[in-house]
Amino acid sequence: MNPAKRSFGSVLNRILYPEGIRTLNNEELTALAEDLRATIIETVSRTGGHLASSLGAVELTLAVHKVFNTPQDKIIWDVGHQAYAHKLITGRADRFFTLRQKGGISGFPKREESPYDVFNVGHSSTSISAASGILEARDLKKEDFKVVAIIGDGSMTAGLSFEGLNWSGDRKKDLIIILNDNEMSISPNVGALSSYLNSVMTGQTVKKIRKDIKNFLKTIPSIGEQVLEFSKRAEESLKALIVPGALFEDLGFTYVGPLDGHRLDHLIRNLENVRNMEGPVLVHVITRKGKGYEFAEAEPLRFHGIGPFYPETGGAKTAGKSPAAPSYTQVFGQTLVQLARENPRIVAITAAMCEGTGLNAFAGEFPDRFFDVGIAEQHGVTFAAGLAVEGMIPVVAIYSSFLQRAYDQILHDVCLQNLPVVFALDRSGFVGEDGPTHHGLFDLAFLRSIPNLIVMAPKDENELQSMLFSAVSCGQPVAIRYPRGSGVGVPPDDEPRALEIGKGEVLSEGTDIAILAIGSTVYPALRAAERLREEGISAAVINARFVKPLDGSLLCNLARSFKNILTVEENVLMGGFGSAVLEFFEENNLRDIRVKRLGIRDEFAQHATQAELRNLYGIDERGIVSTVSAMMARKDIETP
Ligand SMILES: Cc1ncc(C[n+]2csc(CCOP(=O)(O)OP(=O)(O)O)c2C)c(N)n1
Ligand SMILES: CC(=O)[C@@H](O)[C@H](O)COP(=O)(O)O
Ligand SMILES: [Mg+2]
Repeated sequence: MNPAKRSFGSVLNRILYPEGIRTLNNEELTALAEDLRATIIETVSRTGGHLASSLGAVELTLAVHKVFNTPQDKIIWDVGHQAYAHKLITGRADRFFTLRQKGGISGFPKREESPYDVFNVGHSSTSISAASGILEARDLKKEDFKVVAIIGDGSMTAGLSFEGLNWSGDRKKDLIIILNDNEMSISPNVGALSSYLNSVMTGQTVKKIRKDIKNFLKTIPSIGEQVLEFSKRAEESLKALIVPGALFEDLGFTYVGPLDGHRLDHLIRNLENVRNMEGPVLVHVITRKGKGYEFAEAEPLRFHGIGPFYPETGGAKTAGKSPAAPSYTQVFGQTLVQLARENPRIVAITAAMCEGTGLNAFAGEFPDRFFDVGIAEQHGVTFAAGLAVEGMIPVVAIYSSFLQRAYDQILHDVCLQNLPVVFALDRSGFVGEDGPTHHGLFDLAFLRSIPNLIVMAPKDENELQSMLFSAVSCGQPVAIRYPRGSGVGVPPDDEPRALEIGKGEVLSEGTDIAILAIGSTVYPALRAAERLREEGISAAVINARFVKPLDGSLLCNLARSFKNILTVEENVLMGGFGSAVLEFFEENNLRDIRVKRLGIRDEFAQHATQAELRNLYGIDERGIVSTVSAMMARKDIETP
């Protein structure tokens, strides 16, 4: 990190906290918005991060902090990927250059960081429920402050948001929801709510209702003059009654909008009115994703979450440099297309992460067999169960941490019925800079206890291909977990090869210790074994491949041949792969063995690069070497 003093532009330089904003006039606020955009673009071009959403929310952020008395009034961001301007004006400008880096500030609102961050976020659609709880607590404590939830149109489509609307519309308390509508999720937003919002924005709702009334009147056969006259008048008065946002009005909210989310004066005036309203209010604000940076406006999807780039051109800093190997995501996407060409029963499901999960090629080639359900992981899984009941083979591609949302659906709707649904868990293990909200460190633990479910993790790209091939043909639920980023450089075979379910492989022989690795830890274990050999320690390396079912005969052989066994996984230790091995030994009375487990101890891992985190938790080559060395020296072993 470079701690050099930074200059932010003339207005941002003197505005450290929202109190300062409350003294600014419209012209100064506009200048501040420019300073904020420049700082956000410059910083994210170096650190990477969520650019387009943050640029789109600059004026909204300023307006909210100007009108509401933060931090006494509570602002609750949804997802939090749009909150960079909020961070910059709430005392963190001097640390903003550390965004998403080890020891630096988080990419999402975080209570540990600032009293202005009211609720920790990263996953979508929590804001309305969290705000509702805060409101109830306020009233129980007889305190007096305003509560504002700011949620995007994509996040509004999730079931959790509707649960929050259902609750708060009925409670009739003065919750303010600001719907930041840019017609985009990461990709263009999907679903009926999205169409509805679009029709509100363009005034189509009113036009449609008028057309429906006219069509209805035409269906009445002999309409007398009087009735016609009456109905004309009825239509006029109905027109007056029809407000945009009637859906929200019907749910108990006062609807305000649609407002231009980039006109500061307009936003501020309206929010000042809203501040004094009673009961639940929904303020519909229209913004543009990427606003103010031409490249992000033109390509909001690429600039949603982006790595370092050249600010002058928008080009990625990695452009032209060939990546070490294709990503697991790409291999998954290509393999699925290949398999789907052969098998028309294969269908693919994403929950608003088409590009992120590598399903774009599938969507292009098989549009009828591709389903983007929006940010609706629970619906996506039960929807897959429905498809499977009718003979389809659904492949549900969801990031590991987002699948946590759909636990009951996996268990109750898929596995209890033993349906052949394949879960492709991208971003398992450490994801890096997104941090604790996004690491996929729990899946082995939360999946392995579910009956009927096969759980596997490939050591490389070729094994991912084989696993996917085996999964779509095995006729029962399967979860395959694989990491974010490039593979190790083992290209998939031309023809996929099936794996025997529940069979691991011995990759290198040894006599002193057996290292049992799974998924991303297999190659580090192999490299560690080479280094250990130089130290005179002979370590066997086993690729377990399956966390469930475990390879029982392999484990029995190992227990007979080795006194020392080390398990390594990029997952929490509690209930994970190593736990499964220990349970197996205990159940089979294989007790005369010393087993150590490497993995993530009982804490939330923070944000840093994947390499830094693997090093920190000792699951890389270095950590394995030092743990094995300590075991062989019979020292008390501390995980690095
Ligand atoms: C439960 C969950 N699923 C998926 C995501 C990934 N995700 C992050 S932002 C986003 C799009 C959100 O759209 P919207 O709320 O409209 O915000 P915008 O990006 O348009 O500013 C998605 C799908 C997530 N964070 N949480
Ligand atoms: C905010 C959010 O949840 C997503 O944008 C997420 O950060 C995407 O992660 P990847 O960059 O790994 O696709
Ligand atoms: Mg949006």
